Amino acid sequence: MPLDPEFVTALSEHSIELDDAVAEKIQHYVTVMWRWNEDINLTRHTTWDLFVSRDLRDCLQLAPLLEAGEEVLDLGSGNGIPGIPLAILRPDIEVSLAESVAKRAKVLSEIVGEIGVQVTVYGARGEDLLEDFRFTSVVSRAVGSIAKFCRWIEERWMNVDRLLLIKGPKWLEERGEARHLGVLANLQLRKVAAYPLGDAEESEGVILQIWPKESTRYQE
Ligand SMILES: C[S@@+](CC[C@H](N)C(=O)[O-])C[C@H]1O[C@@H](n2cnc3c(N)ncnc32)[C@H](O)[C@@H]1O
Repeated sequence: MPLDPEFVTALSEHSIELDDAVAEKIQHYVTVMWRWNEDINLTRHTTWDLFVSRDLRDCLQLAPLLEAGEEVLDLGSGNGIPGIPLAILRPDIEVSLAESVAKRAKVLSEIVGEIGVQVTVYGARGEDLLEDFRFTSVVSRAVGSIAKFCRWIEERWMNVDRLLLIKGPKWLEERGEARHLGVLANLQLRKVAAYPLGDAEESEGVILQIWPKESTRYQE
C-alpha cells in the first residue's frame, strides 16, 4: 500500500524517520483502526498530524526502552496505543494487550488479525491478568494515575519486573499524590524519557519507570 502523502508530510513535519516497511504497517494499523472508530469510540486523533504528534511520538520514545525478548503487557490498550505500534517497531519483543471493555477488546483482536501483527489480546482487566501471567514490562498510557497503578500492582510484583508509564506534564502532581498516599514507599521511580510535546505550552511528555526497591535489576 503506498504511503498516504498526509502521513508522509506529518512524519517530516515532526522530524520522524521510519523505514518504509514500518511506515506501511503503521499506516495499515491506523487506517483499519480509524475505520472501526466510525462504529465504536476508539480515538479522537483522527488526522495524520494528531496521530504522529501524539500517538506515534509516545510509541517511538517507549520502543527503545525495551530489551530484546521482553514480554510486554499494554494495560488499558483501548485503540492499541502503545501496544500495536510497539509490536510493529519492535518485532523482537512479545506484546500482549489488556482491554477491560469487551467490545473494544474484540475490535483490537479484529485489528491485529487484519493487519497481521503477532499480538495477543486479552479482554480483561490488566491487574487481574497479572494474577496468572508474568510480564517483564507493563506499559500504559492514559489509563490511571501513578497511585492507581501502584495499587493495582501492589500484590502482583512477583509477576512484573517494571512498569513503564507514558505521562504528560501532570506526572509531578501524580507523583506527589502517590507519595502522600504512601504507595511508593517500597518502589523506585525514575524518569527514563523526557521529550517536548510540541504544544503551545511547550509541555513535556515523560516515561516513568517504576519497580520494587528490593530488585537490583534496573540499578545504574
Ligand atoms: C483513555 S483509554 C486509553 C487508550 C490508549 N492506551 C491510549 O493511550 O490512547 C483507556 C482504556 O483503558 C481501558 N481500561 C481502563 N482500566 C483498565 C484496566 N484496569 N485493565 C484493562 N483496561 C482498562 C479502558 O476501557 C479504555 O479503553
